[in-house]
Formats: sequence, C-alpha cells, structure tokens
Amino acid sequence: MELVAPIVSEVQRRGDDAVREFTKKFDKLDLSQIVVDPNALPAPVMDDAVRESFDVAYDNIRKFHIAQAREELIVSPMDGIECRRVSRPIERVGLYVPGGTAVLPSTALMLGVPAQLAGCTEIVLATPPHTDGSICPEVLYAAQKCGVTKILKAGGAQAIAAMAFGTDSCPKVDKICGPGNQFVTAAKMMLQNSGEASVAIDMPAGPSEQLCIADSTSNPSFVVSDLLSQAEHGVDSQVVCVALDGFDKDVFAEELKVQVEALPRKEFVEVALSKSIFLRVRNLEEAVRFTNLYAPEHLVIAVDDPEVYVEKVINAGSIFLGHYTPESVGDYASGTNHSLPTYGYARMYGGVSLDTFVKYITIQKLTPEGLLNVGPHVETMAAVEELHAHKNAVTIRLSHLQQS
Ligand SMILES: NC(=O)c1ccc[n+]([C@@H]2O[C@H](COP(=O)([O-])OP(=O)(O)OC[C@H]3O[C@@H](n4cnc5c(N)ncnc54)[C@H](O)[C@@H]3O)[C@@H](O)[C@H]2O)c1
Ligand SMILES: N[C@H](CO)Cc1c[nH]c[nH+]1
Ligand SMILES: [Zn+2]
Repeated sequence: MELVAPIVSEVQRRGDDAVREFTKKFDKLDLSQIVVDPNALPAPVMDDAVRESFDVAYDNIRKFHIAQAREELIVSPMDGIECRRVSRPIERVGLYVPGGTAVLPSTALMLGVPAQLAGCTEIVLATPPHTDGSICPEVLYAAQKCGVTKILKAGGAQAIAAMAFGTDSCPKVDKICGPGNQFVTAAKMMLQNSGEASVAIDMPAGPSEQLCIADSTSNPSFVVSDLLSQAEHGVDSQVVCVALDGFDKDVFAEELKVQVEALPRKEFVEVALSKSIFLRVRNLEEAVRFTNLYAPEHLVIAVDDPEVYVEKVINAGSIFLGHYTPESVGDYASGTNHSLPTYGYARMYGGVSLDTFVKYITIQKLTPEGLLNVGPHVETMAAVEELHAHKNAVTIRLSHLQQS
C-alpha cells in the first residue's frame, strides 16, 4: 500500500503524463499514445491453431456464464404489494489483464466474456504492452471478440488509477475487475475506499495459489504438476500439499525435483516453493478444516472419491475434482472463470461471474389495498424511529383513501 499510494495520487493529479512516466519507469517503455480503440486496429496475425483454441475457450466460457443470467424476480409478499428485482449492466467497466512476467490473454477472455454478456457499454481493457509498444496479438483478438471499446497500454497501479479516476485519454470506469500482482491488487483495494475515485472492484485477486489434497489413491506426478502450475506464476505464489495417510512424501519430493528442473520458469518456481507447504494430516476432517482456514484460490482434490469432500468445503475459489481435472483446464478453457480471490479472501468473495458485471434494481408497486395492509405497520415503525415525515407519507394517503 505504501509503495502504491504515491503512484495512485500522481495519476490522479497529472493523468496521462503520470501514466507515461510510470510506464517508462516500471515497464521501460516511452509511449506517446497510451489508449487505442481495438476496433480501429486490423485483426491480429495469429496461428490458426491458436485462434481455434481461443475460440474453443471463448465458447466454453460463454456457455457457462450465459447460464448464470437470472430471471426477473416478481414476488407478492402481501395482497396489493408487488416487489420486483431486475438486473442492469454496470455501464463502464475496467478489465485488468496481467502482463508483467507473463502475458495472460486468457484473462482477457475470462473478464471480457461476462462483461460482454452483461451488456456493459464502455469496456476498457488495461494491460502492460510489449517493450516495442505493441499489444499481445491474442489479447487484441480476445478484446475484439468480446467488444472491448478501449485498450489502455499500461500496467500496474498506474493503470488501475487511470481507469479509476479517468484521464484525458482513458475513460473513467465504475468498476475495475481482474487479477494482478501485489501492486495491482493493492491499488484496487486502495481505490475502492477512495471517495474521490468512486469506483468498485470485483475482489482482491492477487498472486496465484493452490491447495491440493492427496491420499493413497493420488498420482504423485499429477499432484506435483498441478502444484507447479501455480508456483510458476510468480515468486509470491504459494502452493500447499495436504497429504493423508498413504501419500508418500519421499516419492512426492523426488517427483518435484525432476519436474521443477524441466521448467523454463524455474527461478520463479523455486522462490515460490521456498514459501510453500507440505502438510501431513490424520484424516479427512483435518484436511477439510485446514482447507477452510486457508481458503485457497484453487482447491485440487486429487483422490478417488472427491465428492465426499465437496459438501464440507466452505472456503475456496474454484475446485478441481479427481485425477483427470488438472487445475490448468480451469485457467484456460473448461468454462469456469479463472479470476479468483486469493490470500484468504475466498472466505468472503466468489470469483468473477456474470454477476460481477451487473447490479440489481428492486422495484415495488402498491395498490390502495396494499397500502391499507402494510401502511399501519410502517406508521408504527416510523414512530419508533421518530421519523415523522416517513410516517406522514403513509398517514396522508391512508386518510385520503378513508375519505374516498
Ligand atoms: N488471482 C487470480 O485470479 C489471478 C489470475 C491470473 C494471474 N494472477 C496473478 O497475477 C500476477 C501477474 O503478475 P505480473 O507481475 O506478471 O503482471 P501484472 O500485470 O500484474 O503487473 C505488472 C506491472 O506491475 C508493475 N510493477 C512491477 N514492479 C513494480 C514496482 N516495483 N513498483 C510498482 N509497480 C511495479 C509494472 O507497472 C507492471 O506493468 C501473478 O502474481 C499471478 O499469479 C492471479
Ligand atoms: N492461474 C491463474 C489464476 O490464479 C490464471 C491463469 C492464466 N493463465 C494461466 N493461469
Ligand atoms: Zn495459472
């Protein structure tokens, strides 16, 4: 927070100039134009196979998220009273797509698809550009496919602040969504409390984590491969192996050594692993108790009968069941969302969904009969609170009804 506060206030004060300066400082890039319209850019050049995979992911994410749309709710709690709830899009949203140590175009789909389905009208996507100033072709492809209206070529706290306050070239948004490193996450958390920015966020979605429950039925090389898929995100990632009886730590450790050695991002993995945990538990209850305390972003239950755990899990971002559900399918293409709460925030937040991009408006309508039914109770309650104008708004109408 202390590192991020001066960045946020400089962007608030000096807008585009400050964004350019921080981009130069942190991303080693001097850009004159920081905001572009993706729809004015030509379709990016991409391999057919890459395009096809992104199309499959888009379709699966779309199918799972479109099913989350809720019917309009209409309830009559008393005769003559009708209560409704309708959903409306959040009009202006900001999507943060990480691009520091690895560019994550999959995140552009995870945020862009539900924003598009919700009907958001201004969709600003912020991402750190390549060092030549270009945007990753797959991010651009996803942006065009999801109806993104502007791309802000900036990352980190400066990008979050630009979207929160708006600058000459970057539109102000009402909600900022998406994951990022600790600077991005701190800026989101700081700005959601700023009266001047007046912006909401989806959740704290910081450095990736995974907790894997393993027992005698687990395949140690599968378990290791899953844990490493999150450890490779960055030095501040953390993974946890919760081992029941019969899961052999020595075999696990040997497999870990072999797989780590083969990874191109070994330097990140080794630092992340140095802060990671292998925990021996006595039984299923202990495994679940620790899991619920830890509240992992990703929970892998790599056992023969994972369903016995599922009903006991209260705190987790997304759960992966059995031996053939690698966590990375959720990162890319199963259809669930990979923007998930970290650092224990799965205790009180769920991941990104269609609901992230809509809000609900409630509506009520009373007939004279409805007012006769509930009005006296409202008068009584308003009197308890000594709010006489509230009471009078009912009394004046009830008198009118009694006279007619
Ligand atoms: N929780 C989730 O759902 C989820 C999903 C995907 C990725 N992630 C996480 O997102 C993160 C991506 O991190 P990243 O760093 O690769 O990309 P990023 O885009 O989040 O951050 C890069 C930006 O950080 C800023 N920065 C770097 N060093 C800085 C410093 N010293 N001071 C201030 N700003 C600085 C730079 O401006 C840079 O543009 C990873 O931790 C990954 O695990 C989380
Ligand atoms: N595992 C990340 C969420 O913590 C999402 C991601 C994107 N690309 C690869 N993985
Ligand atoms: Zn991942």
